[in-house]
Amino acid sequence: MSGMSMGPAFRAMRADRSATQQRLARGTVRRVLGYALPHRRPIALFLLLTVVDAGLVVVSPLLVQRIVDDGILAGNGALVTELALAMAAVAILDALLTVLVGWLSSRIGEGLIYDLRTEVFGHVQRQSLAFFTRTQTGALVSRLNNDVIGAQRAFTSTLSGTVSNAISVVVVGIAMVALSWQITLLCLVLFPLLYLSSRWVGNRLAGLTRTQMDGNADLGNAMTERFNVGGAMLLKLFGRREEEDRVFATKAAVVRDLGVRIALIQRVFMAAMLAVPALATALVYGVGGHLALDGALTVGTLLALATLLVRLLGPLQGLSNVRIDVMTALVSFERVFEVLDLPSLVQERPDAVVLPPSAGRLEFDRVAFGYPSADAVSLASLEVVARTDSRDSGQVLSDISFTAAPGEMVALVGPSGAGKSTITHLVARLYDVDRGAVRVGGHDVRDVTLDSLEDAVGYVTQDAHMFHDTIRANLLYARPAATDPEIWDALDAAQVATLVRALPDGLDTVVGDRGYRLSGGERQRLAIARLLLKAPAIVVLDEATAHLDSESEAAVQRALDAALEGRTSLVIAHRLSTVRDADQILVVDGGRIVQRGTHARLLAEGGLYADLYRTQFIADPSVPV
Ligand SMILES: Nc1ncnc2c1ncn2[C@@H]1O[C@H](COP(=O)(O)OP(=O)(O)OP(=O)(O)O)[C@@H](O)[C@H]1O
Repeated sequence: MSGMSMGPAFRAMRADRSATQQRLARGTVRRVLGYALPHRRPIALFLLLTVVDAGLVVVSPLLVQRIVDDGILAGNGALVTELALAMAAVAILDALLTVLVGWLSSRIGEGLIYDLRTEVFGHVQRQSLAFFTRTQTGALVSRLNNDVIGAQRAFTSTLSGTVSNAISVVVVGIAMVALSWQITLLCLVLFPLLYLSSRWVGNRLAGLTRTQMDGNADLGNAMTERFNVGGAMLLKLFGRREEEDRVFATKAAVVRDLGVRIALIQRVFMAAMLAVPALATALVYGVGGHLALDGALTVGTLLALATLLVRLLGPLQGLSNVRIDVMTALVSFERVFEVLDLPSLVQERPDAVVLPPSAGRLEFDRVAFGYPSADAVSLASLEVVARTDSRDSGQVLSDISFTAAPGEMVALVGPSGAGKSTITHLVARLYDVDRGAVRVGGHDVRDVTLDSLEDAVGYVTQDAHMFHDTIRANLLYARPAATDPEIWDALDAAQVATLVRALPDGLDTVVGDRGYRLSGGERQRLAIARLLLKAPAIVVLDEATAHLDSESEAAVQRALDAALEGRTSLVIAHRLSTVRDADQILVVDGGRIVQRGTHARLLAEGGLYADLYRTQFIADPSVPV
């Protein structure tokens, strides 16, 4: 509480001063206060204790005055003991208050982080897929971490700092004027000096720190891009190591040089900060000493004034940065609010109905669709390279109509970029149609609850994603209540039970990003087991194009047969057996269905299907149809 601590002073000095130039949206302050509301009791107690703590600043200097004047110089030993004990009590009380205030401050601060984090996580989770295809994960995670913490830190330190500094300045100021208004006036001359020098250093440091932070972020980006498997592979394949070394070294050198300059400015500033109170003390002793010699001032008063003076400088310094602190806090909050205010393109209607789990009929009714423009789904500040633009992708699908009766298999075929994946995205509302309707079990998908739609529709994609967790946890993700026997049944049907049994940790083997490496075929079969546990009425499947060896391919095929058995399915077909088995094949080209029918009929019809059949489905043209 007393004296001058360099740490916070520097943090404030290095703060980004551009914050003060930012324009805040209306209502930001009121919204921030809304977050403080649930914590109002601890905040009230915190403020009260901070005031008491700040008031204590003047107590020990005043005790010094009395101990010298009335105790030592007056030869009163009993009073000296009494006052010394009082000083000790003040010190202990001060220590206790410091602990209490710190505890309350972290309770409020951590509570605030918790509130903001859980809210942002929940909100981001509910964004449509479009948001995630546009947003850089790194930028998003940093927003979730840094800005939330920035908002909290600025909130609590600004609150305590401003209150305790303001109280300290007032209380110390009053005490000094009461002791000697002449000396207080003299000391005031030094304050503008202090203010101007801290402003100058602050401006220089903030600019340099920002450049250094950008440089560090640049280094971080360069590393994350290159040190993942894909990036590392590219580096190796193109053999650009020396060039990469050189570029990285240049960037690192900029950060190094800035670091040295920042440290130098800080040192100079620290020296000045230590010199100013020393000079002021010299002034107090010089002028005050003469006043004491003349009998206008007691020795105790002189000592008290010198101590008080030192205690005035820290709070004054803190107050000169209040505006920056407050604005930095508000800007951090605004950046978090920006994410919170981004509406999700796919939202549940308030009156949404629950889709029965058995809803197996799938219908596309004159569906038209184009991918939404970037500024509708994302924030420019979360896209590091691509700036959001207002152009949308144009019409990707037009007039798509088909019906799959319960239990039927519909196969989608067509050239690359025709719109097959896009059609599958619309079934579970990963995106919403622009015109027409997608119906599941007779209900427009926009009229049913998202939970029940997700229960009714299951996806198996080519790159089946697994969380970095055990096989059991990954499977339970589909149905948390599944028992072990049910899990083994699903693994059996998906043709992976033998593999999992052979693993040393069985179901508890960790898979996913950095876990046990599953082959493409194994991963897909595990994903099929996950789907079987979920048991949706409709299955959307993107058949693997990657070449699996024939044994693994046969296993995947058997697993798929089990998965599709008795279910409605929409399959992006890459296998001959699939198109042959399909009840209906839709040939998609340029976002339209250009042909439809069974394999035999389409083949007889000729046209695009017959061409695709020759180029995509049979590597060997002699294979009989
Ligand atoms: N997220 C997206 N945002 C904007 N446009 C997209 C997006 N995803 C796909 N597209 C565009 O939509 C069109 C259809 O793509 P889609 O992925 O549906 O084709 P596809 O038939 O599945 O192709 P492939 O067989 O190569 O996977 C393409 O022109 C593609 O560039």
